[in-house]
This record gives sequence, C-alpha cells and structure tokens, in this order.
Amino acid sequence: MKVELRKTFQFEAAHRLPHVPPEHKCHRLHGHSFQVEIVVRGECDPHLGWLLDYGEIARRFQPIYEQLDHRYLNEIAGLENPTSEVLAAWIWNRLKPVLPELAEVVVAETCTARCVYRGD
Ligand SMILES: Nc1nc2c(c(=O)[nH]1)N=C([C@H](O)[C@H](O)COP(=O)(O)OP(=O)(O)OP(=O)(O)O)CN2
Ligand SMILES: [Zn+2]
Repeated sequence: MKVELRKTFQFEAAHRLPHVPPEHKCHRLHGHSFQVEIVVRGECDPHLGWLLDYGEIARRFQPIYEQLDHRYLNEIAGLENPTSEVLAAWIWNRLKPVLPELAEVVVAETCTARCVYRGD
C-alpha cells in the first residue's frame, strides 16, 4: 500500500528580497512565521502500519530547522535571495540525503501563498 505523509513545521525568520525593485514591499526587511511542509511517499510497512514515524521526520528536519529559526535568512549561505522558491530548494538539497523518501517541500510565507518543490 503506497502512502504519503505530510508533517508541518513553523519557524520565525526575517528576510528581504534584494533583486526586486526598491519600491517593491519585499525589498524592505520584514519577517514571517514560515510554514514548511515535508512530504514523504512510499510503501506502508504492513506490520508497523506506517511508512515512517512522524517523529523520525521531525528528527531529520531538526538540524535544518535550527539553521532557519529566528535568523536573518539573507545571511545564510545559499539564501542570499530568500524567496519561497529558493528556500524550498535549499531545504530539499539538505533533507533529501538524510530522508530518501522525501517527495515534496512546501514553503508558505503567508496564509495565502505557498511554493511546492519536488526536486526537479
Ligand atoms: N513567487 C514569489 N513571489 C513572492 C515571494 C516569493 O518568495 N516568491 N515573496 C514575497 C514576499 O516575501 C512577501 O512577504 C510575501 O508576499 P505576499 O504573498 O504578496 O504577502 P502579503 O501578505 O502582502 O499578501 P496579500 O495576500 O497581498 O496580503 C512576494 N512575492
Ligand atoms: Zn517576505
């Protein structure tokens, strides 16, 4: 039985988008409660009744979370232009090697906008 698990995390961070025109609101320093959804897909273990412990997803995401929470994202290597798209790919590149079942990274800066990255 193939299943998909979704585990959501929230972190607080500041950013600005240096490549948009100076009059764009996102050119200014501002902050978000970022929501990150980690999605894994695979075969459900018939004995355990799960693909992966949700807690295991959290443990593997934790070192990445610590690099992001309460940070100024523009100061982090690879996040000099921290759009949702760049951040989703940045998380994917760090998580996929330790979580091979990873299928999607979803990044939401606000309640109304989100970016989905599937590694391609
Ligand atoms: N494709 C992208 N567009 C925008 C990004 C992004 O990362 N990728 N980022 C921003 C800003 O960081 C902004 O903080 C979030 O934008 P927006 O959804 O427009 O925020 P609002 O809360 O102001 O949205 P409203 O629905 O208009 O209130 C901008 N664009
Ligand atoms: Zn923003």
